[in-house]
Amino acid sequence: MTAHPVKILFVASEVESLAKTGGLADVAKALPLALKEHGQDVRIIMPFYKTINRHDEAEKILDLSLQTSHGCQDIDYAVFKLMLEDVPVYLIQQNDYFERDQLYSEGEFAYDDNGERFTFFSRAVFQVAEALEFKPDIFHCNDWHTALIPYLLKQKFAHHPFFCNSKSVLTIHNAAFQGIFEKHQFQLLEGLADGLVDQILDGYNCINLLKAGIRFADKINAVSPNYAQELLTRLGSHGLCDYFEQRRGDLVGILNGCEYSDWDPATDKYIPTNYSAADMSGKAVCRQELQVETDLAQLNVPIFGMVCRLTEQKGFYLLLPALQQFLRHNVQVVIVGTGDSGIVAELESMQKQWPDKLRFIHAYSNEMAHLVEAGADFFLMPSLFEPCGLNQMYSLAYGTLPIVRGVGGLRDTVSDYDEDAENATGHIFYDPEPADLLNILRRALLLYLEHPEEFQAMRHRAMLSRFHWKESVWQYEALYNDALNVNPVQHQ
Ligand SMILES: Nc1ncnc2c1ncn2[C@@H]1O[C@H](COP(=O)(O)OP(=O)(O)O[C@H]2O[C@H](CO)[C@@H](O)[C@H](O)[C@H]2O)[C@@H](O)[C@H]1O
Repeated sequence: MTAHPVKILFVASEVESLAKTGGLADVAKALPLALKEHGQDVRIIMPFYKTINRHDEAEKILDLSLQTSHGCQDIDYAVFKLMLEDVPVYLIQQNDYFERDQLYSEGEFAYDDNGERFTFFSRAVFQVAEALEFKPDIFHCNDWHTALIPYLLKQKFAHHPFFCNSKSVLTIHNAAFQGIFEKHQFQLLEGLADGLVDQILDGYNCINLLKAGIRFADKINAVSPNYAQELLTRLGSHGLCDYFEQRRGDLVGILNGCEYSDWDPATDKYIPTNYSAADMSGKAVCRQELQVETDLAQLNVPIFGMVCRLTEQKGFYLLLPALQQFLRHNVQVVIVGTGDSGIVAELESMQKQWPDKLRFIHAYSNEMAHLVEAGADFFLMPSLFEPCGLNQMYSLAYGTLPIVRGVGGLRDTVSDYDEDAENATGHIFYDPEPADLLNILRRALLLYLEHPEEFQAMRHRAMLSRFHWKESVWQYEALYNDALNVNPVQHQ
């Protein structure tokens, strides 16, 4: 730990146990808690969505108004506070922007003012910090929703007495989502967009928020070392490699941790029976329960599970054709997810074709996510890209061997059977081709059927692998220190 606690304002658009659509939320809870446990003065700030859990526990602490010029009306809002264990969470309540049924989109349609909503949020973050007299050493921003903050810090607050010593870190959880919006959504930037528009413009008349963050953050990190490398390549950077290349010296990869207080089969409260590497008997009960819950026959065949957002990123265009072949084998497959309606339709139709073998649970269900991790034998993550991935870490802990594509953080966390059988914890394929995925699925099946002892040894090894947040915390602390030592005239 550093001599004095670092004051960190952790800015995120979603936080697990309050509002969640994906892995960003898991990290936005676990990392601040781990930093706090390590002695840092960390506070979280996020929007107060209508759907937020623990709504009634939030206590109102401030009424504020964001002064605007350029013909916009001032925007009144309130700040609420609740505690996430011993980390304060500030919630920004502004009904026009956040009193909606979802966080970012309804069905497949993103809210058409998302640029304005998160510009308001980003500006309010500064006002709230000052009103609370919390002078952050570090604004820790996450993904495009909060990527304007490094820009505002450099352009609007560089000489502000309260913020002139603050620095920013931008964590990239998924650079495929960049927050690209037409310029008219940025009136709340009060002309600040105009001066620097070429640096963050994206095509005609649009601003790319993630580019703003990459350009202006003092330090940047991707959520795994391998993804940080991929962001420097044309193939893996989602079109941003020139921007990342310019910041190469300030870009690092820090692997996410796994929150074992939520994801440990020995203590998991969502599963019917707990189990551990030392006593695996409960896994069979979980398996049975998964079959009951999904109405699959109680057969002694391997179960392949998958839980994710239904998006192209997760490799469905490799998986769907591969499954058409793979389901001819004696296996059961359970897929839980919500998202793209095309993928939903294909999964539903495939389920009709394979009613005894495939179950598609079209739901967002934490309970089911835990049951699949505990009840399945293998876990599927054939992602096209995967900045870190959390489910493969959960799967390892539950002895549910991950079958992954060797990209991003999947490559950093899973050891492949064919590369090194003695240290293997799962199966990796590389080429983004259905045939390659089918091949690895069959190899995994073969191992399960013909080498049960080796399968059990691998399962045991997987369960003992650990990705503790405290290791990531040390690296984040080093990154904060580096950011605090950045010369103030750099990157202006
Ligand atoms: N239908 C459903 N029901 C229940 N739970 C569901 C669910 N669909 C998804 N989840 C949960 O959401 C989380 C998904 O996390 P991931 O890291 O795998 O992916 P995501 O792409 O959202 O995150 C992005 O950010 C994270 C965090 O940095 C990176 O690890 C990742 O690579 C990057 O794409 C897991 O906790 C999972 O269980």
